[in-house]
Amino acid sequence: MSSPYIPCLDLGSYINGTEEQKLKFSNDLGLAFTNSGFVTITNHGISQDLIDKLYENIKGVFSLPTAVKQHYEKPELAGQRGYTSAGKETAKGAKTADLKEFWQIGQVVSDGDVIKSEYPENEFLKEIPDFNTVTREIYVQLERNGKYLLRAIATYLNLPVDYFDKHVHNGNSILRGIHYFPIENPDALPADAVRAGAHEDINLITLLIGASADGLEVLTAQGEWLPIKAHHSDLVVNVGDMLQRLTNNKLKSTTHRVVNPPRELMKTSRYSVPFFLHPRSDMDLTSLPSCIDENHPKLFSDMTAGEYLDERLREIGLKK
Ligand SMILES: O=C(O)CCC(=O)C(=O)O
Ligand SMILES: [Fe+2]
Repeated sequence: MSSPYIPCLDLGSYINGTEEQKLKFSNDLGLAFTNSGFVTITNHGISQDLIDKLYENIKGVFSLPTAVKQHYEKPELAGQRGYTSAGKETAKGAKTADLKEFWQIGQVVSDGDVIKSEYPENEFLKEIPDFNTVTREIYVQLERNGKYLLRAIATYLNLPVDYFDKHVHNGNSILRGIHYFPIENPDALPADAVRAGAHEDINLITLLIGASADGLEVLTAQGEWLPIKAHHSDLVVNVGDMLQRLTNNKLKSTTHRVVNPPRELMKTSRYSVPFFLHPRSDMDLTSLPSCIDENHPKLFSDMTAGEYLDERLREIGLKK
């Protein structure tokens, strides 16, 4: 579903389009990122078959016995690889942890790049071998889509089209499979317990795949919560704090949340799979000079992506 606030854009018109179509896509994406910070993306080239396999596998992981899942939970990895159980992640500023468990998959470096030593190995889920290959394939395909979107955004920002390429090559991106578990006894929940508390994403951009289930809402500039309705196979893409910082708030990292279902659906699960596109840790997030002027004074201190990520993981309780 397309609205002027959260438009649906055709990525095929950028990847295979004429110069004119590419420019139109860049402009439409830039305007949406300036207004709501959100778009939906169609024609992303990821097959429905692969998306279906992804969800089958994600469901499989979370139905494993608790003891098996906990074997893959490594506190020293701060939730960045493998399993994270319920009660560990709390939205910045919130008191009660989110009602979710998740599994994270990180970058695989295979071209000899020395950055490999910065990244922990992925946890190999031996109970479901397919899970490892399917999520890796999804990781690669979402990363490819993300790179095109950043090229389009570079053009919108009057930067060289390949501005982000070197920063995101072998970047610290994360694929996160989330299970919002059934709420068996809603009356026993703390009043402020939600599936995902209001938050902004940390990274450059987020690509959410198969986000058709209800629950995701975005906070509009007018202070209203707007449900996001994406067509089953479309991606939901939003700006994260790193891109907002780089552009001195020109592109908006908009607050969003996942609400609890209505009472009659409390005992059902919700699954989702966001891909948090991160740059390499040494990317300088100092706001671009072109985004700073008399009417837009510099808002943020200068930091690298690595320093910023570390600060944020502490704020949400994943890093001690
Ligand atoms: O589950 C969703 O639809 C969104 C999840 C989300 O916003 C996040 O994990 O940052
Ligand atoms: Fe988010």
